[in-house]
Amino acid sequence: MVTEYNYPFSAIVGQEDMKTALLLNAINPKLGGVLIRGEKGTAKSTAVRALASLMPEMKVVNLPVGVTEDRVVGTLSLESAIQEGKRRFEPGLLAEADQNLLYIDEINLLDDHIVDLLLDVAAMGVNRVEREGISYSHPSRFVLVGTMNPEEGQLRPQLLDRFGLVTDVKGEQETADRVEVISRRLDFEEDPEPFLEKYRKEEEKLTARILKAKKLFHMVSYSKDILMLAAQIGISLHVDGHRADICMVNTARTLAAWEGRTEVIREDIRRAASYVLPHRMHKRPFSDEVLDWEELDRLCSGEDGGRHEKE
Ligand SMILES: Nc1ncnc2c1ncn2[C@@H]1O[C@H](COP(=O)(O)OP(=O)(O)OP(=O)(O)O)[C@@H](O)[C@H]1O
Repeated sequence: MVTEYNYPFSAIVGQEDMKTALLLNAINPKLGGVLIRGEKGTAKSTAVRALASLMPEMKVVNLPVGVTEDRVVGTLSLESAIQEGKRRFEPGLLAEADQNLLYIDEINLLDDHIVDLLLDVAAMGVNRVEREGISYSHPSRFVLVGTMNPEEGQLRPQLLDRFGLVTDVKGEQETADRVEVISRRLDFEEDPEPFLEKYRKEEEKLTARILKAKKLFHMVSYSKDILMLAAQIGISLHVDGHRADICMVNTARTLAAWEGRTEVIREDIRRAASYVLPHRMHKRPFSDEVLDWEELDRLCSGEDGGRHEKE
């Protein structure tokens, strides 16, 4: 049997935003997944596989483009319901994905209807299959990771809004960093075992930190001031609806747990906003969604002086 080795998470050079977005979802799968947008060959799938290796008993379930709805949700057999008075359920990928990582490469090429369905299940944590008056449901709690190259087509805004976090990746532009990417990868391919051994301690530390943050998350509190900050950001940056505000606070709580704190601070909200807002900005005609970073920084630094509260 050929052993398959996974490149270690801690050996990925740079790409800190992508790594953090993935870690936050591993700590708190209820954040609603992460959409990684960017060019080819930037360690997206490497990071996804590496994240699963960090988590005890987690595996990557791949959802291929062109998959049918039945294969995703599973099938309910009516014949046995009638003949034997029983329902028979053939599990699909959503059953396999429970407690695992559901990975969809090129999610923008997937049928909209399937994406919609996946985001529903991701938010509910339950897959419910109904057929002619009979139904079956099972838990389906997974970390949803979609990747896409925006040059090959966009996701509909309605679907984008339901993705918890977004992160944009680009290839490294410093020579030294690119050299590091090449040399680490070649070392890994040449002889994986010593390479994995070199990173073993760092990987163990990461796993322990994720597990600790998972427990700590439930103890993280937030003040009224933090809720007001999230609301002010939503108003000032013209964010559609309230989903982003809620996700911003939840992401900030997860960040606080990741940093080992039990209270959300304004900086957590600023960092959370950088993942939660870019894909939810109100789109103006003929322009791409843009996040007003200056305004975000100003609000988070408190320079606003509570202007919105007084208005
Ligand atoms: N920052 C990085 N650190 C370490 N290795 C990297 C980095 N960026 C790219 N690589 C290496 O480049 C190769 C391509 O990475 P990977 O297959 O993860 O890309 P991808 O972003 O999933 O691309 P695609 O969109 O084409 O599937 C791998 O061998 C990976 O190890």
